[in-house]
Amino acid sequence: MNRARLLIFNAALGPLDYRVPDGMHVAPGSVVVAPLGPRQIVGIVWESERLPTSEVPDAKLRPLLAVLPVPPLKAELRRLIEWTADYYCASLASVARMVLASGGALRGPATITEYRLSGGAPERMTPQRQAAIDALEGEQATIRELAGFAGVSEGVLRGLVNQGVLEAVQVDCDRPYPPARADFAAPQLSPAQAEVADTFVDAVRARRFEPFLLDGVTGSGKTECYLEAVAAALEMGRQTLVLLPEIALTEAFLRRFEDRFGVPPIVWHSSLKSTERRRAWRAIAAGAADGGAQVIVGARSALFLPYADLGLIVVDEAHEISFKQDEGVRYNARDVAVMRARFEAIPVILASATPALESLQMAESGIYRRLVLEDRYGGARLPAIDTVDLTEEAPGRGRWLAPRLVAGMEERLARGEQSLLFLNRRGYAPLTLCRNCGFRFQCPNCTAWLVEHRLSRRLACHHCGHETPPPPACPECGELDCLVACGPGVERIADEVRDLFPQARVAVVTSDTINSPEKAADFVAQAEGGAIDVIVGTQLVTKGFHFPELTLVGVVDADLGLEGGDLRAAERTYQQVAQVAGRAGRGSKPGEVLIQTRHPAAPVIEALAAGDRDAFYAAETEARRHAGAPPFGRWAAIIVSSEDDAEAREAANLIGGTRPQVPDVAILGPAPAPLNLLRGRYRYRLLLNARRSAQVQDVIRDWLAPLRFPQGVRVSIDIDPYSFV
Ligand SMILES: Nc1ncnc2c1ncn2[C@@H]1O[C@H](COP(=O)(O)OP(=O)(O)OP(=O)(O)O)[C@@H](O)[C@H]1O
Ligand SMILES: [Zn+2]
Repeated sequence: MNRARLLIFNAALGPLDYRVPDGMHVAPGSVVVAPLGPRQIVGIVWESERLPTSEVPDAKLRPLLAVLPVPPLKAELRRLIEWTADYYCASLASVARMVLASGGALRGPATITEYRLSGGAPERMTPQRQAAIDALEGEQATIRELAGFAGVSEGVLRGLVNQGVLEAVQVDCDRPYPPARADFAAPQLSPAQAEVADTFVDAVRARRFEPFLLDGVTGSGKTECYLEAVAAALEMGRQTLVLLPEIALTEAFLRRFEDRFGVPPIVWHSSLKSTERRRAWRAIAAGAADGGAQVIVGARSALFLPYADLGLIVVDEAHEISFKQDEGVRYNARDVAVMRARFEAIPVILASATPALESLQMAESGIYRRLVLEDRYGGARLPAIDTVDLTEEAPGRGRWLAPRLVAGMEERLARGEQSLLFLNRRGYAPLTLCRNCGFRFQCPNCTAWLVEHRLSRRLACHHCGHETPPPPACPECGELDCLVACGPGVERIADEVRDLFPQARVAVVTSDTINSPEKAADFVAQAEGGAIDVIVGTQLVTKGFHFPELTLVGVVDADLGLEGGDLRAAERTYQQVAQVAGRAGRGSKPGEVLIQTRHPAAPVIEALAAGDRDAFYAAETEARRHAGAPPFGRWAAIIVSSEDDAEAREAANLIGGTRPQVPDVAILGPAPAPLNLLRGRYRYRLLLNARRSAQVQDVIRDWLAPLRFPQGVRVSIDIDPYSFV
């Protein structure tokens, strides 16, 4: 009899066996529907020898119901799913779920009804109808999307449909994408760029696994180089995946891509509409030919999609920590990208001006091939960097910008150039307290202060989203008008700039203000068009942007990132400041960077000021080696949480009390997490520090497997953690 073993999306059940009815054809990777009790479930056919479970006799097997109309997941992808689940101690089901990321796509070809203006006029015109008609010129979408677009209710549009003003159009959900052309507008590369690009192109053509570290200073034209590799993949009819750390960066990339290849790439991120999602998913599974997906640019979740024929992966700004996912499957997309390239036997390019120490070490040990671009493109020079010692050159009372920085901005304003102030803190002030009784506003769900957002008039928690309007009186002592804002956020810095230079046009750039692709595009257009004099932003503005008139960068508080004692604090500070400094002087005019600090002698600040990257990395490497930290040793965290503090603590103690004695693995904790309360859950942590050779995952699995916890307790495992809160 024909049997099939399924990976199903219920971690509690494990794999299940079914009978394949006569006439049905399944292969490993087929996505199928099967009965489970009275319900129907989706599963993926898997090689049974790779998915052990207790054998069920033939006679007891129920038949599969259907094979879904999508190509079977390829063996390379199945191996990636297994590897990811194994390495990150996650269930196969939770990883496989990231592959089947569009329910609609699994149902096969479909059409939807969209609407557009027919050219007719309504019997009775109302202001709303007129507004809708004006707004919808040239648009075609579903009623709901059109309503959002025109800013009217769906009812208004239904009225227009009944009047024949809007006409229905049946649209193929999987309509083909216009093809990108490898030779649309090829750039003239500098000799150094050409050498790098040729190396990439050879690797793409050779169809072999090869990891590259593209290490080039800011503005060296790394993007131009890897786009040549993309062109090579296009010519071969193979697909490319470009991973970017943030949607905000995607907008600028899309335009550059379109300039180079004639059409935009296909975008994948979590806020796609379900129709866009299913169309992209099916095109990705169909391959690069005939209107399928040629180039996909996306956030980390794009990594697990079922590419039919991947020829190249690029991870841009590869040092960014947002490639690390900290919920669900806690994976690092940078590292999984390298594994995927390995399974697919294709090259992978990690591009960065400030590579992670781990990546540099991989290059050092010969595992990655490092390619270097030492100079900026087109003769632009790297900016001059200087520190401002805040203990000597103090800003005025209640101010945050030192006189030298203010003078620099004044010069730029006079010359019509742009300045950028960087402070990695959203909102107006990180803490609000009562002048009368000392009460501090804290989040009820998290161990965190509420951050004042003056633009949107609210106090907000940046961890759980809790928010409340600022009250007129102190909730503790009842005193009126007694609340004081402590410390600066970007909004407060922007106020200071407006106060100093009332004529300056100031833009605040954070995830609060740039929260959609449209807003990101607007910002880029304004900054490029010279409609902004001063940009005040968080880490969102540190990388990727290219504004030729930007000649001054001020780092408002370089010490901020060094607080908290995170393992990678120094590295992260170095990367952030070097990246934001890299925004200055990218055009023909030289750039200047002023770093405000209270610790100008701290090694990382000195290295930044001296522009001595090698010295910084060398010192940091030694410190890591000494501490047995990555890349020389390994970390893993176990995080225990529950809504009940005592229950969480007991569970953590149970784990702590059964700790194994393993050579080469030190186990620290349990201890209350620095963020002891997060989204209403109490948290405790254990930390493992192991030698590279130790099998930490096996140690953790064997340790936790026999333990049983109450229902409300969650135990998460974080391999190679980036967050220690
Ligand atoms: N060969 C080239 N021909 C024309 N323009 C180029 C070339 N190389 C780079 N440029 C331009 O120089 C600028 C900087 O290049 P790019 O943004 O690729 O640098 P990058 O190394 O990715 O920078 P960063 O790491 O700072 O984001 C861009 O405007 C780019 O279009
Ligand atoms: Zn909160």
